Amino acid sequence: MPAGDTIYALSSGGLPSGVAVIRVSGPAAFEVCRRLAGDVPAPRQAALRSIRDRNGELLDHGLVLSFVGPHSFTGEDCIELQIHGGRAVVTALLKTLGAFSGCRLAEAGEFSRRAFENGKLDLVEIEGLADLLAAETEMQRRLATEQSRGALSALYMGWRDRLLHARAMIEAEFDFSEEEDIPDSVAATIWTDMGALSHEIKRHLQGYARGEIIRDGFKVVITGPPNAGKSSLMNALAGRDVAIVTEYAGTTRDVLSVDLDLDGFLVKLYDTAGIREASDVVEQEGVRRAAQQIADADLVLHLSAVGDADIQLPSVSVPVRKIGTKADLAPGIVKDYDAVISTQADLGLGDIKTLISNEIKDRVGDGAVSIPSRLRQQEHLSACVEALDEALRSATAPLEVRAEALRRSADWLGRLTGRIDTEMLLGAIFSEFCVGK
Ligand SMILES: Nc1nc2c(c(=O)[nH]1)N(C=O)[C@@H](CNc1ccc(C(=O)N[C@@H](CCC(=O)O)C(=O)O)cc1)CN2
Ligand SMILES: Nc1nc2c(ncn2[C@@H]2O[C@H](COP(=O)(O)OP(=O)(O)OP(=O)(O)O)[C@@H](O)[C@H]2O)c(=O)[nH]1
Ligand SMILES: [Mg+2]
Repeated sequence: MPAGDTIYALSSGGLPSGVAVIRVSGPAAFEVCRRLAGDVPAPRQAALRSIRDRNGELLDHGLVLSFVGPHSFTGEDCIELQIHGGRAVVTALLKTLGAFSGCRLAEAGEFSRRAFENGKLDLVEIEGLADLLAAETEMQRRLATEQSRGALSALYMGWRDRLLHARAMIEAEFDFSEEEDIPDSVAATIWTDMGALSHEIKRHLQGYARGEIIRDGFKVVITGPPNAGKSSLMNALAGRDVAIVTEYAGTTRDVLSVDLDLDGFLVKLYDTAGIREASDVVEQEGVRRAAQQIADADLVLHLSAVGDADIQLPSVSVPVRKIGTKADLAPGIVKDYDAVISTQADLGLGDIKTLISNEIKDRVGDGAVSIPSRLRQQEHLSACVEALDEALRSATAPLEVRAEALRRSADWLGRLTGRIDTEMLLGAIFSEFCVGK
């Protein structure tokens, strides 16, 4: 699709709505505005206009905004038409826009892509923006806001500057080495700083585990013998009937999942088949799937009815909490449970939420969100630090070799923010967006 096109889209989402925002970006945006609204209102000031189709027929009354490139979201001339959000109103306007030559509907993510191509946003900011649009919990919102506002980008560009500066100094050293006028102490200072940088990046990388939990959710798997009340707990926490509950042991066979918002954190809760030696092939498969879920859980809640004899905890490397269920049937029984509940009598559900929430906070902390949250970011940062450590380790190698490793290290940060050779990444990143963003 030619970049010279003027693109337009409904940017405000589902219809009908009170107001619909249609964005137009590109070289023809102002001409289109003049034809539709009679003039181009003063930049960045909302003006009420009659919006007419190409035959002068009134389409709607709406607010019109203009942004003069490069001072716009995309960096191009932009127009916003804020009209009534009825389906027919929007359809009529989109149809009118499509009839202008050089004007076409935007592809998914194309406004953001243009913002990137015009240097308004870098790739980490754009990933943050995609996450911001997808954010459903408060912590996801905070993480994404930080990224989309350039906090991480500034950090990465600062690191890149330090690497490039160090490399320049090293290269100066080998250029002048015959004259021996670069004192050893300068080189020593540089390698000390590079050592500190390596530590800084590694510490930052440790944040990825937290970023991943915030962005992708904290995975809690409910396990326990058949009939322990697993599905009942799942339903109680979800606040609706997600799973079938019966008095028959072996009711749940497939893994079921719901998303919860606990104190602003996304929790992915999984209900599984009760683990036992089953003869039924369907149940056997359910048990196998349960084991699979447990293997990549962040936390396991192991349920058994209070008063039940031995509790066989799954032997796994993830933390397991023992939950006694059906407390209404055997009041007063205390084993070393981490929590005791009754879904029937509405007991202890708050304790379960607190237990999960505390576990998350232990791992994530409450505050700092200047952390990487995507695998792409983690991988680029790892590659960056790997090259840096190579430069640090090879103390006896020729300086050219060490300078080259610093350059490679800096390049990984450049790729991370998209300042260099990124073409192949673009499709993957922008395809996540919806049309109109
Ligand atoms: N109506 C409306 N609301 C919106 C947006 C929009 O496009 N339209 N946004 C779309 O995502 C977000 C706001 N993001 C924006 C980012 C940059 C610019 C902009 O005009 N930037 C210029 C001028 C900056 C300035 O004056 O401070 C620039 O960067 O040069 C506008 C909106 C959320 N709200
Ligand atoms: N008295 C009492 N009964 C409960 C409680 N929670 C669940 N039950 C009952 O226990 C039975 C089994 O509940 P489920 O939630 O289906 O148990 P499950 O662990 O999912 O069972 P499977 O899917 O078969 O492994 C049902 O008859 C529930 O009504 C409780 O707190 N008190
Ligand atoms: Mg069940």
